[in-house]
Amino acid sequence: MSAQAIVEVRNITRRFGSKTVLDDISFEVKRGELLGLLGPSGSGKTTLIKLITGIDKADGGSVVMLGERMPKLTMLQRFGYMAQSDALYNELTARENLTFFGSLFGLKGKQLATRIQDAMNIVNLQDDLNKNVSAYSGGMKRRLSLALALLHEPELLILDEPTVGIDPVLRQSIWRELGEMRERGTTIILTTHVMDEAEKCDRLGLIRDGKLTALGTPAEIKEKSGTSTIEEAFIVFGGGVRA
Ligand SMILES: Nc1ncnc2c1ncn2[C@@H]1O[C@H](COP(=O)(O)OP(=O)(O)OP(=O)(O)O)[C@@H](O)[C@H]1O
Repeated sequence: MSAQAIVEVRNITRRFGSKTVLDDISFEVKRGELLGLLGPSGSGKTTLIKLITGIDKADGGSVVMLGERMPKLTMLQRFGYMAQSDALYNELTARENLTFFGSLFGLKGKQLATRIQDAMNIVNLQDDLNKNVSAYSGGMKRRLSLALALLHEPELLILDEPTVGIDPVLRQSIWRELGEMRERGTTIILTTHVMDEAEKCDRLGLIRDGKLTALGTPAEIKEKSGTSTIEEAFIVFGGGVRA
């Protein structure tokens, strides 16, 4: 692994039955980098994210995160993960959810209280801390899930479609915050379907039918495809319309 690599994905293959969902995927993510994974629905992005986090195990190849071969339970404290479906306790308040997950990350007392405030400010839910999650809208639940992923200020953030169902104004402020975290050295891997978000990534990985069809900066990808927008490049590299 090169000195700066935070995540190293090597020849990853994943099959479900006779279907090969990820086919020999390799790439590295460097410290402080924001890597976007882009691909049509069903192309394998979530499967890849799950393999990186160690939630799922590959049939071939390896993932090394922060120098450790995944999956490894103790790594859970080292990264923040926001899944595509929200893993929240609906019958608890947002504060209770944050307190529970915070304690799993080893946060307590004043530090935990400060982190809860900070994370909820970022997602603009500071006035809804004491509401039951069952009373949250879909977008609010996405935002709370993001707050949970940020809570312990991890050095690596892995976000599966973090801005789905979030309105444009808040989406912009979340992206501003992601940018600031990256400036502070946080490494971010995320999936997106939104082209203007793809443009904001340092590098993009384009996935089609389980294969990494292109990897590079947005400018490099546009140049290689001979197009002027990521949307057009996405189609050149075998993108499709979202189902
Ligand atoms: N546990 C599973 N068992 C069987 N097939 C699966 C399983 N998980 C994923 N798949 C299949 O793997 C393929 C890739 O799914 P995945 O969720 O990774 O796609 P995606 O790119 O994240 O899609 P989307 O953008 O719609 O979230 C799909 O064909 C899906 O049906």
